[in-house]
Amino acid sequence: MRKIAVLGSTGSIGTQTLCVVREQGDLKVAGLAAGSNIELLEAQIREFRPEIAAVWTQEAARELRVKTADCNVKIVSGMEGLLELAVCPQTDLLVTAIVGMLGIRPTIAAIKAGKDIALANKETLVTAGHLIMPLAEKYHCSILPVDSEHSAIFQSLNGENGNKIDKILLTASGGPFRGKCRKDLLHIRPEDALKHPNWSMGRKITIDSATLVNKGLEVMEAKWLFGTDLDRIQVVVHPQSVIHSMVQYEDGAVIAQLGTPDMRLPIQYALYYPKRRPLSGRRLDFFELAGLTFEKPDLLTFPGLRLAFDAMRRGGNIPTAFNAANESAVDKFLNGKINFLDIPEIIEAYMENCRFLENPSVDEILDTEKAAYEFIESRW
Ligand SMILES: NC(=O)C1=CN([C@@H]2O[C@H](COP(=O)(O)OP(=O)(O)OC[C@H]3O[C@@H](n4cnc5c(N)ncnc54)[C@H](OP(=O)(O)O)[C@@H]3O)[C@@H](O)[C@H]2O)C=CC1
Ligand SMILES: CC(=O)[C@@H](O)[C@H](O)COP(=O)(O)O
Ligand SMILES: [Mn+2]
Repeated sequence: MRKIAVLGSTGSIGTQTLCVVREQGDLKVAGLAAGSNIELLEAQIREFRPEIAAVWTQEAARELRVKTADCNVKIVSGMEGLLELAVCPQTDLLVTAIVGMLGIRPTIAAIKAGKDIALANKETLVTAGHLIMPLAEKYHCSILPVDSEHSAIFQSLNGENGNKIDKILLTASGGPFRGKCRKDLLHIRPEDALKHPNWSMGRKITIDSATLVNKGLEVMEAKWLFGTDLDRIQVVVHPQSVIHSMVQYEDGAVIAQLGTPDMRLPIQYALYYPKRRPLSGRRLDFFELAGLTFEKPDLLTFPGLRLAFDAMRRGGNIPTAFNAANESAVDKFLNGKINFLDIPEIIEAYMENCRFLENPSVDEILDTEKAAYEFIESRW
C-alpha cells in the first residue's frame, strides 16, 4: 500500500488528492498539513486517520489538539512541523499542494529522506529547480508532475525514451481576459480576474492564469522537469483547455494528452504512476466539442509571460525575483492595494533591482524573497 502525506490538504489540489484517495481506497494517508482551516483539517483527520498533522501557528495547533484529542494524531506547527511531516517515516510519497515558496524546504527535506514527490507546488521548482532536480537524482527520488500541462507532457513522453524532442507545446487557456487589450484591463477587479474560463482552482493560481504569469511559471517548471532548453518550449494558447499539452518529436509527430478539465486525473496519475486506474466523472465527448482552436500568446497585453522567459534566460536568483515579486503583487491585488496591470510592472521592477546571485543556495533564495517583499512594500 502506498503511503502518502499531503502538504496543503485543505486547498484545491489537496482536497482533490483526498478525493482520489477516497475513491481508490488503497492508499494510506500518513500526514496532512494545512494553513489555518482547522475545521476542514479536523474532518480530514477523522476520515483519513493520519499519524501526524501540521498547521501553521501554535495557536491553531493548540486548538486542533483539543478538537482531535480522541484521534491519536500528533499535531505539529510552523516550518518545523512541515519539515517533520515531510520526512515522516510512515510515508513514501509527499504531495506538495501548498502555494508559494513555503514548499521549498519541506520538498528538499522529503527528497533527502528518500520520498518521491508528487509536485503541484510549481513555485518550488521555479525558484529552486537547480537544487531540487540534482538532489532528486542523487537520492533516487521521482518528481512526478501534478500540474495538468506537465502531467500531459509526462504522459506524452511515455515509451519515447531516447527519442529526440523537437518541441514541448505547452498549452494555455489565455485566462479570462484573452482577446482584451491593455486599456480594457485598467479597472479589472479581483472578482473579475478570479473567474477562470475552464478550471476551478485556488485564488493565487487563478490570478496567475489571468496575467499569464502561470504560463511563465510553467515554462520554467517544464524546463526543470524535462531538462528542455527554453527555445524548445513553445506556449500555444488553446482556449478550450482540452489538449493539456503536447510533445513534438524530431520526425514531426505530435503526441498529446487530452481530457476534461479535472485535476483528479493528473493527481491520480502521479499517485499511481506508471499505472492507470478507473476515474469517475465526465469524459470527453468529441461530438460535443465545438472546435479546438489555437493562438499565439499576446505578450504586449500580458507581459508576465515575456518576463518569465527573460527571468529564466538570466538564471541565478532572477526566477526567484520573478516569482517572489509576483506572489507579493498578487497578494496586493487581491487585497485591493494595486491594479491588475501593476502586477507585471512590479515583477519587472524587482527583477531590475534585485542583487544578482549566480547559483543561489536555499538561504539566498529565501533572502531574495524577503528582499522582494521589502522592496515592493516600500514602493507600492
Ligand atoms: N488548483 C489547481 O488546480 C492547480 C494548482 N497548482 C499548484 O498547486 C499549488 C496549490 O494550489 P491550490 O491548491 O490551488 O491552492 P489553494 O490556495 O487552494 O490551497 C493552498 C493550500 O496550502 C495551505 N497552506 C497555506 N499556507 C500554509 C502554511 N503556512 N502551512 C501549511 N499549509 C498552508 C492551505 O491551507 P489553509 O487553507 O488551511 O490555509 C491550503 O491547504 C500551487 O503551487 C499551484 O500553483 C498547479 C496546477 C493546478
Ligand atoms: C489546472 C492547471 O494545471 C492550471 O495550471 C491551469 O492550466 C491554468 O490554466 P491557464 O494558466 O492555462 O489558464
Ligand atoms: Mn497548469
